[in-house]
Amino acid sequence: MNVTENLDADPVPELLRYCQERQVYINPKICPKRVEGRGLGVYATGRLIKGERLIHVPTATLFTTRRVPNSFANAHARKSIPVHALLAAYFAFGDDEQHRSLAPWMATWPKLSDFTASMPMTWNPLSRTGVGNLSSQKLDSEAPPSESSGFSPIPPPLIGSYLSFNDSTMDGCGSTTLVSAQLSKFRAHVSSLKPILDSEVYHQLQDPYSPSRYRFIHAWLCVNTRCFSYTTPGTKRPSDPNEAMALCPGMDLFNHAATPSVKTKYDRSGYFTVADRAHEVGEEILFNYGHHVNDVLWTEYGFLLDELSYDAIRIDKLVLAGLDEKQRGLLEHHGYLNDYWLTKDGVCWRTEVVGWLSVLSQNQWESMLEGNYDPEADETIGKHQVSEKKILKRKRQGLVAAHRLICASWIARVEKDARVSLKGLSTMSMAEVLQILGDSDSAIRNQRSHDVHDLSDAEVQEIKTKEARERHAMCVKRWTQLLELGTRAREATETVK
Ligand SMILES: C[S@@+](CC[C@H](N)C(=O)[O-])C[C@H]1O[C@@H](n2cnc3c(N)ncnc32)[C@H](O)[C@@H]1O
Repeated sequence: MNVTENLDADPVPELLRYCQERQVYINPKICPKRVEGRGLGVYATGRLIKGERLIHVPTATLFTTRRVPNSFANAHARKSIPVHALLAAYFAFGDDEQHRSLAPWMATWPKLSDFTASMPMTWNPLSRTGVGNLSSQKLDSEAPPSESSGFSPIPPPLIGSYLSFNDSTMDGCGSTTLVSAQLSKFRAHVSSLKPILDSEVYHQLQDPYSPSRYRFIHAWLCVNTRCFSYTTPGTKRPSDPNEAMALCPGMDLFNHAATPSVKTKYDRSGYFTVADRAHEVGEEILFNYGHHVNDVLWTEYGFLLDELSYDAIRIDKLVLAGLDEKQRGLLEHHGYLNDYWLTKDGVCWRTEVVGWLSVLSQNQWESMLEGNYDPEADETIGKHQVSEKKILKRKRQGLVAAHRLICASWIARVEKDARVSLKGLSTMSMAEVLQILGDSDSAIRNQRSHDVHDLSDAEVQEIKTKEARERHAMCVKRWTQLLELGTRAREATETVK
């Protein structure tokens, strides 16, 4: 992917020329612009009205696997290689001559260093484990020992059990968590490429720190963060949505917001976007990549939204930790096992159901699920049964309070973990930040071997330090959000009383 020769040049004019030559319509009142912390984005340069067409990418300009030449992957190989893997392999290892025509478009893509700074799947594996004794030496002496025994740089929903890092039940990189699922997919994609890659290149891809592996990671993440859902009109939609994918030059410059300002569609003529509301001059025009919570945005796209209104965290293992086999079996039987979420408004209904399981009898709990019993509502009791009514009321209040305490304990755990981790992160020395969040010197040289040769030792140290600091800042940002989420959830739950 030798398209980044002149890294500092503004790639936008060349991209616009590239799009124009390929009949991409771009509304003259919009233009891509680079903004710190967001890369390129698309902004209104004139007032836009609702319904105005902003961009149209003709079908012939979309980049699908049909554009990958047979000389790179024959029909037989294509059948077994996932679309994502094939596109990435072509961008990474395809013929440079063929790539030359794509260069103005590819020059607008992020650099590998943009990904390695922000995407946990590329980070030192140490960052995905809890930091134990290391931090206990650094934390304030006033902190109680149980609070200072360790912390997790990357929050648990991304990397493993929700349970705290120092719990014996922590499952490290469990298979169902976001980063480990992404790494499994990546490894499967690498394996799928054996039939089409030169054996030497394929061999190099097995080495996590080889230049070829980094070249492929770069292309793979470009595809991951820039692809659109697409099925050729008139053909059957594949059962796996990941197989219905196209890249849309020009349209891949829009950034994401939880509440987008455009609508995007495709038909036989291609992919197009219209304004879903008016935009003033200078306003950023925003897509929605899907209803993703921040942990998914971080894992898949390398950024975090500031606004927590649409955020939530998955707390399955935290919620299930205190339950025995029988209780888990009951949850499974009734369709309530897993998928527990915490938002700024408190725990979700599924999580509350688990809380009731520990408080009610099995009969009461099952009646509640059937809608025949509401543990929080008044019982209907005859006029003359006053004392019985009082007893029941007290009992009911006890149950409700016990249930609140259970739900509150899960929220408190998130708050506590966030406090401990933020404290741990804030007291790491630079040497520790480099050890846990930094890459090795050789990894840094190999990451850049396609763009820059002969980095001096000082340059390597500078890059390593900058990158480790950026990673550290992302961890701090996410843990700060989790602390706020936990605090707001607790406050919301307390006011319901
Ligand atoms: C489809 S690209 C959008 C264009 C991209 N900004 C660029 O420079 O090429 C998706 C990437 O844009 C960035 N991005 C999108 N929305 C963002 C946002 N709201 N805040 C920060 N970065 C964002 C992330 O790096 C993401 O992986």
